[in-house]
Amino acid sequence: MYPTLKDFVDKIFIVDTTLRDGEQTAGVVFANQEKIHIAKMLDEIGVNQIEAGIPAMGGAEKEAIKSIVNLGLKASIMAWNRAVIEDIKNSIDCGVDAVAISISTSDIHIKHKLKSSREDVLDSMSKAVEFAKSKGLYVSANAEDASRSEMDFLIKFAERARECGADRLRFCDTLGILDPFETFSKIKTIRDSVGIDIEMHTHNDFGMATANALAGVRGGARYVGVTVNGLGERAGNAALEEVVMALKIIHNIDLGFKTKKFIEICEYVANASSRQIPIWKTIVGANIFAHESGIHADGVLKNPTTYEAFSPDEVGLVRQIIIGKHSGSAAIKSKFNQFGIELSKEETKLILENVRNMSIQLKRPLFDKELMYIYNDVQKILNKGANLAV
Ligand SMILES: CC(=O)SCCNC(=O)CCNC(=O)[C@H](O)C(C)(C)COP(=O)(O)OP(=O)(O)OC[C@H]1O[C@@H](n2cnc3c(N)ncnc32)[C@H](O)[C@@H]1OP(=O)(O)O
Ligand SMILES: O=C(O)CCC(=O)C(=O)O
Repeated sequence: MYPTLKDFVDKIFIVDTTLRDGEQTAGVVFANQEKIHIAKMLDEIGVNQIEAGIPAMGGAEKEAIKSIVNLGLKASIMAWNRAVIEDIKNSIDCGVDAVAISISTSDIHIKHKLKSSREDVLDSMSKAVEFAKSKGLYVSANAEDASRSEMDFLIKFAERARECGADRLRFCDTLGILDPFETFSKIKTIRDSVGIDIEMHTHNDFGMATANALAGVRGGARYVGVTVNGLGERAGNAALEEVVMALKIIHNIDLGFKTKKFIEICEYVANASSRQIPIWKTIVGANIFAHESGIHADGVLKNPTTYEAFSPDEVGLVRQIIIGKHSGSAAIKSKFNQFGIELSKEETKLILENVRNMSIQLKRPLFDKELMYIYNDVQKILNKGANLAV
């Protein structure tokens, strides 16, 4: 039998970076109180590590990270740093237990952004990792733009990081340019060569952030970086709710998250970031459990598993049967049943015709009130017919 994802992993840790990469979404700013509230919610639902921000920014950012540390949450609190000792000192000031130490490993970044050399990159990373380890911190050595880095150099970087005491390597698909096959192969190569723990940090530029994160897990990564609602630079990161639910539902790997609270945290972050959840958003969009098409509604009314991958209450949502242009008679009957009205076959047929016409005219589904107007009209037509017959 083909092996399942479960065969590849013993434990998966979720690292949430809503407060760092999520807030790097162009134009997004969380108030400090919002950061604190988000951290509490992330901890409550089961996130293992919270990347709380960038202490090198100073001021309010540092204050927020200190306040999050002082909450005494179960989750590890990580701060993001460049491979710069001064940045790490700022993180130590905040009292975090873990640091992400980042430096680019691709030649494009090394040449054009850092204006440096591969040797300098290894040197800066080694010094920064050794410094952080000497202060008793958990360390993730982050390879920025790892996906565009030459594999031999990336392996060298991972080996050096491990020698300096790094606890894991963060593999960043900074521009979201990988597909799941490439991701799997790269992560497997690094794992097989170096054996260091790996965190996937994936971006959604081609809509593959979650798929790539899971492909990385299949390749041997045990840490997955995510953000609530998939916030993050440009097209965003792998979404927390997608990764956790995909593991649970598709791969039968239950991380024990309080998924019923997903809608609460997703709505909170949507409001705090002023980035509303699109109704078609995976997992938590309002339309994920809304059924209008007659065949779907009929199936769901008979048994929800016909058209739902999981039950809406698993993520705090509710099922809706929408009455509109594409409805069929089963949905109409069920709807009126909720109003306490048992429709005859003839009534159902006439109501459905009217629903279709009205919905086409209005270019939208119908409200309950409008359905009752149609019902009353249909009664009049049917009664007239009966009177004529007498
Ligand atoms: C892919 C990512 O998401 S990486 C995280 C990106 N996040 C952010 O940038 C948000 C927070 N950033 C900031 O507040 C600021 O950029 C700071 C505090 C980090 C640095 O600010 P400044 O000192 O004013 O520098 P500025 O932002 O203009 O430029 C970045 C500098 O860091 C260097 N740098 C960039 N990445 C790294 C790194 N990983 N390690 C070491 N140096 C780095 C750049 O080469 C540049 O150096 P230069 O001034 O010698 O050319
Ligand atoms: O270096 C990191 O930790 C991650 C930086 C980042 O967000 C990215 O490369 O996409």
